[in-house]
Amino acid sequence: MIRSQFGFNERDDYISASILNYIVNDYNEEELRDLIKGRNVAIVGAGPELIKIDKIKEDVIIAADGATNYLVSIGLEPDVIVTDLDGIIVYPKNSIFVVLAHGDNINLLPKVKEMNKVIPTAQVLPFGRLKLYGGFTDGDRAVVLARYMGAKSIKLYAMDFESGIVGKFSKPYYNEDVPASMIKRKKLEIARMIIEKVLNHNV
Ligand SMILES: Nc1ncnc2c1ncn2[C@@H]1O[C@H](COP(=O)(O)OP(=O)(O)OP(=O)(O)O)[C@@H](O)[C@H]1O
Ligand SMILES: Nc1nc2c(c(=O)[nH]1)N=C(CO)CN2
Ligand SMILES: [Mg+2]
Repeated sequence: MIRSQFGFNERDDYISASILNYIVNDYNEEELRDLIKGRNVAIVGAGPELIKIDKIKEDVIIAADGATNYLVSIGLEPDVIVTDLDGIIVYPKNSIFVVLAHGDNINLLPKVKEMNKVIPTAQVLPFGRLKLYGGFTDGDRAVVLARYMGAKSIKLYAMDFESGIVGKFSKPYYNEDVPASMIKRKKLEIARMIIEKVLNHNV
């Protein structure tokens, strides 16, 4: 349903998934679970408030894609990075990357070669090494993941579903915050609904 709403091509999602499955090295998902289970988790999005963050007190930091670039620039290395590869331009050595292959990021898949620890995910029925935890955008997939892996608490940073403004760290080619396009607004609305369900309804 989400796929047809946005006109994403299922065949391309499969092609992307197959390539990612083929190019990643093995990484044990249990290490990710050990990191998150029973811990207080911060999830950092790419909203305009991102640049106000100077410290994070939770035990574990999960960054959504482009938010990573800012966090690393102030010396906060995310423990986990959830990405569809269009935001990140830095690849911290110790971070666990939860990478989504989809039909519109096939050209970006070689970025995984820069990453040490990769958990490959897809938005088709998983096969091979691929996982599917649920969710849609990088930010809400991070929330779903944290819940699935048994986080004790989840605190959101720089997640802004009201202003219609996308933070400048969302994409490497932005120099400033930008108004959300129609598509981005739709994506953020879906993200908001998923996060609300996970956090408020205990799913
Ligand atoms: N105001 C906001 N602007 C940008 N991202 C936000 C905002 N509020 C929350 N987020 C979360 O931060 C995440 C990281 O941003 P990023 O722009 O890299 O997203 P994305 O999911 O890859 O979307 P896109 O399809 O635009 O690339 C988003 O997935 C979203 O869930
Ligand atoms: N094919 C395709 N799939 C996606 C896309 C996208 O732009 N194209 N964006 C997503 C979340 O931002 C999630 N899935
Ligand atoms: Mg992204």
